Amino acid sequence: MNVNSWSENLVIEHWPKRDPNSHKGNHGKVGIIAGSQLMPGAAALCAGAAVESGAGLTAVNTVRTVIPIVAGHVPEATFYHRDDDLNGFMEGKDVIAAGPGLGRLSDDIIEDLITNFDGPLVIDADGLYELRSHEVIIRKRTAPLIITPHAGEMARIINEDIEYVTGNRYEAAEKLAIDYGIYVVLKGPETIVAEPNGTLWVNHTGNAGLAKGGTGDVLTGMILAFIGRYDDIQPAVSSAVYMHGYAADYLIEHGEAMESVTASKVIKILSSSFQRLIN
Ligand SMILES: NC(=O)C1=CN([C@@H]2O[C@H](COP(=O)(O)OP(=O)(O)OC[C@H]3O[C@@H](n4cnc5c(N)ncnc54)[C@H](OP(=O)(O)O)[C@@H]3O)[C@@H](O)[C@H]2O)[C@@H](O)CC1
Ligand SMILES: Nc1ncnc2c1ncn2[C@@H]1O[C@H](COP(=O)(O)OP(=O)(O)O)[C@@H](O)[C@H]1O
Repeated sequence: MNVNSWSENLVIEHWPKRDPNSHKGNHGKVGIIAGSQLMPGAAALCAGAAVESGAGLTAVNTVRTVIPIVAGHVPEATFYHRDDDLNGFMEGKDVIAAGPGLGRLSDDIIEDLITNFDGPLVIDADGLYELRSHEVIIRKRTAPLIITPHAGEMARIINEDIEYVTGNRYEAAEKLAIDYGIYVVLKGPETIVAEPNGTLWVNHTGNAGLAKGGTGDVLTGMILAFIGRYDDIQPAVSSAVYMHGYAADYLIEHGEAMESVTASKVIKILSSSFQRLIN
C-alpha cells in the first residue's frame, strides 16, 4: 500500500500565488448545492468557508426560504433557487459541491450532476446517501469526482458496518477510490485522501474540537474553493484538509477550549492561519 503524509512543506510548495493582475474570474467560479429548510446552517458554513478560502465567485443553490439566511451570513455569495433548472446553475461553474444539509430526498440532483456536470464535482453528506446506486454512472464519468464521507457515510457506500471502516480505513479508502475511479476523502482523526490510482495521502493536523456538527460542511467549502484555485485535484484536496485541521489547532493555540471549537470559529481563523503558514 502506497501511503504518504501531506506535510506543511507540501502545502507551502503547492500554494497558488494570487497574481496581482488577476480578477475574480481567475480564482474559481464555484457552485454549492446545499441547505434545506431545517438545515440552513450547512449551506451558510459551506459558502462562508469557500469565500474565506479564496474562491473568486461563490454561487449557492438552495431552497427559497434559506436564501435570506445564507445571504445574511455570506453577502459575497450569489443565489439560485433550488426549483429552477439545474443546467442553468451548472453553466459556467469551474467546480461544484453538493450535499451539505441537502436532505435525503434530493438524489435526482446528485444523479443529474454526476451525469451532466463536466467539471470537478465534490459530493458530501446527504449527497452520499444513495451514492452506491450510482456506481454505473460514476464509472462512466470522465471529469473528477471527489467524495468526502465520514466513517458512517463510508460504511453505507461500501455496504459494510462502521466498525469495519474504522478498523480498515486505508484499505477501505484505497479500494473504493480504485473501484469507482474517484478521489475519496475519508474523514476523521488523520483524514485520508485516496487518489483514483490508489495512492494514499494521510493528514496529521486537527483535533477533537472538530468533532462537532458543521465542521464537515466547512471542509467541503474549503475543498471546493481550493479545487477552484489549484491546477491539480489531489494537492488542492490534501491542502484544504491540512488547513482545516491547522485552523482548528490554531484555535487551541489561541486559548480556545476544545469544547468550544465551532465550525464558525474555524472559518473566522482561516485568514490568520493562511497568513501564518503561507504569506
Ligand atoms: N447546522 C447544520 O445545518 C448542520 C447540518 N448537518 C447536515 O446534517 C446532515 C446529516 O449529516 P450527519 O453526518 O449528521 O448524518 P448522520 O445521520 O448523523 O450520520 C450517519 C451515520 O454515521 C454515523 N457517524 C457520523 N459521523 C461518524 C464518524 N465520524 N465516525 C463513525 N460514525 C459516524 C452516525 O453515527 P451516530 O452519530 O449515530 O453515532 C450515523 O449512524 C448532513 O446533510 C449534514 O450536512 C450537519 O453537518 C450538522 C450541522
Ligand atoms: N477527533 C477528531 N480529530 C480530528 N479531526 C476530527 C475529529 N473528529 C472530527 N474531525 C473532523 O471534523 C470534520 C467532521 O465532519 P463531519 O463528520 O462530516 O461533520 P458534519 O457533517 O457535522 O459537518 C471532518 O473534517 C473530520 O475529519
